[in-house]
Amino acid sequence: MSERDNRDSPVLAIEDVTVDYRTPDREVRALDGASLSVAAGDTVGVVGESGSGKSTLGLLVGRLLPPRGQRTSGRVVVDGEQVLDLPDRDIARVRREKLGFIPQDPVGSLNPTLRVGRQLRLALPGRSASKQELVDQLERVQIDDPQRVLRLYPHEVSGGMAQRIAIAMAMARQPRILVADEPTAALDSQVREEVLRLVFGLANEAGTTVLWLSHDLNAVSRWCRRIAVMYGGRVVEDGLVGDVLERPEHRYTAALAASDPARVAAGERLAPIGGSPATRTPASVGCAFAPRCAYATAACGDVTPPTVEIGGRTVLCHHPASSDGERDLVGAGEVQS
Ligand SMILES: Nc1ncnc2c1ncn2[C@@H]1O[C@H](COP(=O)(O)OP(=O)(O)OP(=O)(O)O)[C@@H](O)[C@H]1O
Repeated sequence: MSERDNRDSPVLAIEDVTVDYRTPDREVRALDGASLSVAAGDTVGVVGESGSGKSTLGLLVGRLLPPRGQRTSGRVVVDGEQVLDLPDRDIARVRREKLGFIPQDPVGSLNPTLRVGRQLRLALPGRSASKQELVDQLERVQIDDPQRVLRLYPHEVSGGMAQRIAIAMAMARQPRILVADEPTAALDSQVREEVLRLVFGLANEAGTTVLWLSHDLNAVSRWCRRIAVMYGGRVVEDGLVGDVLERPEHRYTAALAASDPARVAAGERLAPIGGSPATRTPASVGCAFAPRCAYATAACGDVTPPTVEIGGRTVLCHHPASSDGERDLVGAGEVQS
């Protein structure tokens, strides 16, 4: 499927969404005109430093923002339904029938008072699954001795096993879209690899679209077809993972790739990103990365970069890499400088 098709028939469309978190002492603009369009069955890694808005974006897909988080503009369309404007009854149905979530903290996401078998049964359609169906679900996520595990309480299972149970629950109804929020961060490298193989394997079998929110560029480059790089509450670059990481257009993408130990060749110097990640407020203007960007000009601090299309990807930057003569500009739209 071409990138053009992607935008024409998305199963998920996040369109120019703004979300503010209001606390008594401050107001944070967590999403600042974020847009992302994802085709059915695609796998998209959403990356960016802490605070860039990844979790907020993932929560928004299921309209699961905490009470202090308010969307002030934009829309989110899941499989043809505008989730931010649906009545409560319908959003519950969309979550149940179309969405699956794998949380950051699998143990914390399980109900401590219910045995694993009971929780799994509640996650399945009809809620009257047979014991054998429950066993099958645990075998699909490669849990040994599933009969025994069904009788356990969450505090009796390890972190790795809780993660597999959470995956089984999220995939039980073969959702249209799976949102996984950094589900492997707390796992050691071998278990992490097993979990990645499991999630992407199950999603592929079910035709489920994956939104993989992550700090792990290496995992994203191996398991996702596309990458969406977030900074300051916006998707600043979005395209095929190999293209974006090998030939970044946005200066932030380039900095992120150069600061990732797994992507720097042996003997090459790691280049940490100078300065601190941006925290936006409703009063913020211009490009959020400008204060840390070696290429920034006065316009960058004042004017929000327009979305330009460069070689099949979208980029929000006044001075993308291909505009400085390093490479030819392929299919670019208007690039301001
Ligand atoms: N419940 C909340 N209350 C107040 N501010 C919040 C809340 N959740 C997130 N924020 C703020 O919104 C911004 C975006 O946070 P978000 O968690 O979406 O980013 P993230 O990229 O997922 O970060 P991480 O990788 O650390 O999970 C940050 O400035 C964060 O401090």
